[in-house]
Amino acid sequence: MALAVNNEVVLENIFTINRICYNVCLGETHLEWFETNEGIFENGDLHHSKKSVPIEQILCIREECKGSERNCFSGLHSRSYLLSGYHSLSQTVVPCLSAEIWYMHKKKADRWRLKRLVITSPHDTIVSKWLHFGQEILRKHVIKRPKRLLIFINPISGSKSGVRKFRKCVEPVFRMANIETVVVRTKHKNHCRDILKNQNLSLYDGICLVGGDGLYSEAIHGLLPDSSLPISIIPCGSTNAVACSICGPKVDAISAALQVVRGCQISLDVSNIYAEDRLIAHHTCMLSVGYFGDLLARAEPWRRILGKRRYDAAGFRTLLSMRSTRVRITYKKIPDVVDSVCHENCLRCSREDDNSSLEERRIERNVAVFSIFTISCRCPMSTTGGSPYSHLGDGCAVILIVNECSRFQFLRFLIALAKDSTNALKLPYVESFRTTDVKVEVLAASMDTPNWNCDGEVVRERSLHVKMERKAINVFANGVEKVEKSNKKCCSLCTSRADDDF
Ligand SMILES: Nc1ncnc2c1ncn2[C@@H]1O[C@H](COP(=O)(O)OP(=O)(O)OP(=O)(O)O)[C@@H](O)[C@H]1O
Repeated sequence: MALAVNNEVVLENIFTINRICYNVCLGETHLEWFETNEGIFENGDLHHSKKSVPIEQILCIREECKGSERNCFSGLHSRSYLLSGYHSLSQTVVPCLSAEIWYMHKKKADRWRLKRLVITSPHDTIVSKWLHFGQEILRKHVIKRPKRLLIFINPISGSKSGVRKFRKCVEPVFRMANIETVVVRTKHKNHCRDILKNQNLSLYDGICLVGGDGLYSEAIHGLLPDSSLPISIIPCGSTNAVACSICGPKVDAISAALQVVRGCQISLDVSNIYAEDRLIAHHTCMLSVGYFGDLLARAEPWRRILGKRRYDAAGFRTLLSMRSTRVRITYKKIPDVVDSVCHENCLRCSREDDNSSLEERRIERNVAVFSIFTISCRCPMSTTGGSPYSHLGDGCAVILIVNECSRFQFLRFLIALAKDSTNALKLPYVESFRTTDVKVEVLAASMDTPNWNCDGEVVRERSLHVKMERKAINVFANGVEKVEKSNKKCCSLCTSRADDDF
């Protein structure tokens, strides 16, 4: 049997799966199985079409939960006998044992699901051997999988479905993968941050957040400046920009939980915000003044009444009363073309660029939006994200400026942003560049102090200094998978392509 490369065989036996006879092989790296009475001869060898699962994608191997008596085939004693074809054998009911193997498989981009493989043998010794050695191999080879997680559930996130989603989709996955959990249901704002600041976290291998971007921001403020504990985000919030930016815009609770089980980690940049040389916050997604700042300030009081819809209502209202903001920006521009997208195994994020001797520049102008993006901020509403060319761990922020424009032009920008933000960046009144360090001073606005949208929290400051901190936080994720674009055209207003994915 030709196995996956380096897949040294540990166990190999004949089992029935759905009443069909299979050769099942557990190796050092993969579990493989193929139908014994199928295969084609090629160059004198018999080749089978095999199914294969990497070991790190197996959650558990355990005794089948149902009763131990089931339909089996009598007389299955030797491998050679089985290979000669079992179809002619009469079926009788004999006591036997089954083991179930739970593994994850990719349904489509960003979406992972659980599958169950039930392997049955009339010999309880074979099944017991598989249960024993299978669990041993999992223990030995799934070293990246966390053993103990501290879980925070925000019961008011998004449509308040955090607790239900956790019980239904996340808890069973962690239980199956033998991950111990300590669950905290947050009782008030900053509850998660305070626990992370004050608890001994050496007992845990990771933090799991069941909520949205606000809960993630709280966790960052609790963990930084010096924690390497990886975070997982189970998307249950209204926007879920962090979860969608690190796992893909279609990620759901079960897929995010399965990413934890896989144990892959990447590092994310965080930017530190200073007001008058005092560190006031870390930001992980978007810091924005102008339209998005005003929108947030208007939406927050409507949270209780409108829930997720508050952003639509506040967005429309803010568009009607739109105003421009005069800003002075001092920044260190990185001399590169802003056109590369961050995907799995990103080269830009693994490169060590020296940005220490960059020339300082200054601009002053009226803007409709001034935003600093640390990550792409993908979400189900904007699958390419507000900043499609932001990288997760390159140490740079992307600045997006929408210069003063008419309401119609701004609406066109918003539509393009939702459909495919790469087209929004091509509009003549939109500018974008990368930086590692930027100072922004709001010179005049109709309100006394401007509203900054800092990861969904309103910050009221006239001038801010933002410095990037490279790869400050580890997360359980693999990066966004690359998906081929379709060629379907959308409407002429947004001049975008009608893709779902980026
Ligand atoms: N028990 C609680 N009661 C009130 N507020 C809470 C509680 N737990 C957390 N919070 C706060 O709720 C805010 C919103 O949480 P979260 O980000 O999880 O949901 P969301 O705003 O619906 O999602 P998103 O940020 O993705 O739009 C956060 O600022 C967090 O600090």
